Amino acid sequence: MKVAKFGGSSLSNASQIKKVAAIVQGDKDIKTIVVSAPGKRFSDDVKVTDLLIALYSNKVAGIDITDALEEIIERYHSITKELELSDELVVEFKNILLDRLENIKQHDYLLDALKSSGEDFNARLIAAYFQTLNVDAKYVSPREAGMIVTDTPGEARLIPSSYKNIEKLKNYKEELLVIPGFFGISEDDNIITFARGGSDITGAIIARGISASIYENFTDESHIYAAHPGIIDNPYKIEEITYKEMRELAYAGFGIFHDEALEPLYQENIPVMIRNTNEPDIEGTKIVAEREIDPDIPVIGFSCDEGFTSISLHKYLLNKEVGFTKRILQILEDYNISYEHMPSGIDDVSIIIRSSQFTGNESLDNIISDIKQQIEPEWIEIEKDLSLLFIVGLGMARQVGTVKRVTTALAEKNVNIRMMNQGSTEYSMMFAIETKDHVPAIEGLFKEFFSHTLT
Ligand SMILES: Nc1ncnc2c1ncn2[C@@H]1O[C@H](COP(=O)(O)OP(=O)(O)O)[C@@H](O)[C@H]1O
Ligand SMILES: N[C@@H](CC(=O)OP(=O)(O)O)C(=O)O
Repeated sequence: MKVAKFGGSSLSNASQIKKVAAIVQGDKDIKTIVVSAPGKRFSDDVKVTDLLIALYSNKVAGIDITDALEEIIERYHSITKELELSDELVVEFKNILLDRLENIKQHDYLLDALKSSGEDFNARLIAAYFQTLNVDAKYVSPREAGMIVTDTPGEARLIPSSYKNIEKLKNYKEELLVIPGFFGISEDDNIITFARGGSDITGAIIARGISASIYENFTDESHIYAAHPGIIDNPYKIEEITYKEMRELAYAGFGIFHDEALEPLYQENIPVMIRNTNEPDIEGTKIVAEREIDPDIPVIGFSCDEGFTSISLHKYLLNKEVGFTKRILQILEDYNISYEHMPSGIDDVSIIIRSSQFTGNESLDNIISDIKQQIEPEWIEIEKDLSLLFIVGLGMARQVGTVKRVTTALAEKNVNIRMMNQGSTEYSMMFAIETKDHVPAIEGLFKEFFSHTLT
């Protein structure tokens, strides 16, 4: 029994939805599908999720919402028209949006309820389309599926007891279940979305809940590549990658699969296939618990994510100060800020934080002044515009010379390494670099580690 998730790029218009229907009808093992909201139809297009966010912004700013609402309804209408579905569907969608806009008073709950509508409407529409193809399809809402999540808008986490509810989906007699991705329901009955890209998370949760034999994630690429295809033309195609390697790469920019989606799958050892809706005959990349390592390919991929700030401080005899780290972390906690990494030396420590957590400059300035007051460092330095570069591969473990190859490749591209970190497992290295060096760093590394694979 498979669970298949179709991303926004696979459902952006009626002709994409027809391809999805052909894939599902051609594979009798697919009994449950999880769907995203319509994505971009062309490169400058806007995803429906972003249109819904714009609708929310207009509403809270007191700007007239007529055009923003019509644009969303028109996206669905163009799909229902081409699929020859009833106009009543879009009338219902509009009424749901108007009802939410009118009745949900708290801003963060309104934003999540609107965002969730993108996948919710698409699931209703797709179930209706399958019925016209004589497939006994049923739309199942996350509420009906029992997907209970934390009451944390935009950052839902599944309450683990939900798996007992989700398991009951196995008892449904319909040929096909169609479930909207991206959101669950909190115990207080609010609609709460996962982080952006979170339909992958729903798919993974459903796959685990019904003990699927495989989770197929359909997108617009046939493989996971060793480097972002926007930077390297025709990069090396990964055939198999482990959950651990993918976790590291997805954390830092391999947007093809959400890092939070790996956890439910690896717990139950459910393999993931990354597949392309536009090239369904290609098998794609498999994410698994273990793989064979090719000694010629010690590194499986490089990813780099922008938007980090570091706070570095120096104090003589720092290593002797009991409770030092605790005090810094307490200051961050006071501002509700989480940190990503904390590379350190004998007398200095750096704290790397996602810059998006600072609201304006205010909280950063306040944090710095608290650190100066409470920790009394000899100097403190703030660096904005940092990127984190990850070099990942199980083949690096116990291999002499990989760091030399990495640092030489970066030096040849004139990339200054600001900080570095390697875990004891040796399958992942992290370097903090300046954001301007993101592209040259990936180019240099790709040349060093993969040029022998290009024929
Ligand atoms: N290493 C990588 N290999 C393949 N695709 C990648 C990689 N890193 C980022 N991507 C991007 O991920 C995109 C697919 O993810 P996403 O836009 O979320 O798709 P969907 O809308 O189908 O969920 C691809 O179009 C590609 O640009
Ligand atoms: N539609 C949501 C969730 C999602 O997973 O979308 P996609 O499958 O297009 O990445 C978003 O844009 O964040």
